[in-house]
Amino acid sequence: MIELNGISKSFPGKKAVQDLSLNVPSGKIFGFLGPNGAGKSTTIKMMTGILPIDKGSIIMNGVDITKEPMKAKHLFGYVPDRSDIFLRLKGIEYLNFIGDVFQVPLETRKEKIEQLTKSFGIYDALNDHIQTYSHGMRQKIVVSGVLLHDPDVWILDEPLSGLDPKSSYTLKEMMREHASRGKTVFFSTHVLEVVEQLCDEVAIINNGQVQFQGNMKEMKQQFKEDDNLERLFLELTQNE
Ligand SMILES: Nc1ncnc2c1ncn2[C@@H]1O[C@H](COP(=O)(O)OP(=O)(O)OP(=O)(O)O)[C@@H](O)[C@H]1O
Repeated sequence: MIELNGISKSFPGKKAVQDLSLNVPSGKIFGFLGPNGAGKSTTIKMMTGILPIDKGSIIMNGVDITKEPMKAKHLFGYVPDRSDIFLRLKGIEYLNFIGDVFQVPLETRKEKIEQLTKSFGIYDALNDHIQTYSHGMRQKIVVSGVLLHDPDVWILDEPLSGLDPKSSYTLKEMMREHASRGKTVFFSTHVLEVVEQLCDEVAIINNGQVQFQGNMKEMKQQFKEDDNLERLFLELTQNE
């Protein structure tokens, strides 16, 4: 479970996130929906400790991420929107590095790496450098790294963009499975259709502020009743 309590972040000349509060329950897939530039990545970067929070607090499974950053970092796994990391490592070296950092026992590690990378179709590329991987393959190796250490909380920034349909299906199934075990799955997207397919709960963000939080049925009802949300709905569906 994640609580965002009135968080704000400004860049010179730009208020990217303004007094944003959210309650992300465990056991559900939570979609964070908003058009380009709405403030999704900035919020996620604050949740993961990449950007300091200007104001407010974030509590993850009871841990304040600013006060106890190391403890919080053991709780979550993060898939960034651009998976251009550790390009000089081979896929297998990256996964072993993650396994070492999060102390995944050697006996289970080998088996898990094989199972995960086979399900994403990148097993045969594990001995190649990440530099030679396509965007989708880079995304898959980062997702495999997150799943390898099996954190309680998953935070994924636009996780499905760049994935082929089969891998996209596999990842969605994994997200469902994780939530059904009572864990937390939080992901961002600017595609309304993805939210409709996948989410139990959704928050809509625009101009750095939450416009709506509720379940899918409530969201559809609100779109009909609220002119501002209806305009946003049109903007979001144009992205599909
Ligand atoms: N480092 C930065 N310096 C200045 N402005 C920034 C910085 N990062 C983000 N912004 C601005 O803050 C606003 C929110 O950006 P953010 O990347 O959080 O949006 P987003 O919802 O993730 O968009 P997208 O779907 O395009 O990734 C945008 O106006 C963006 O230009």
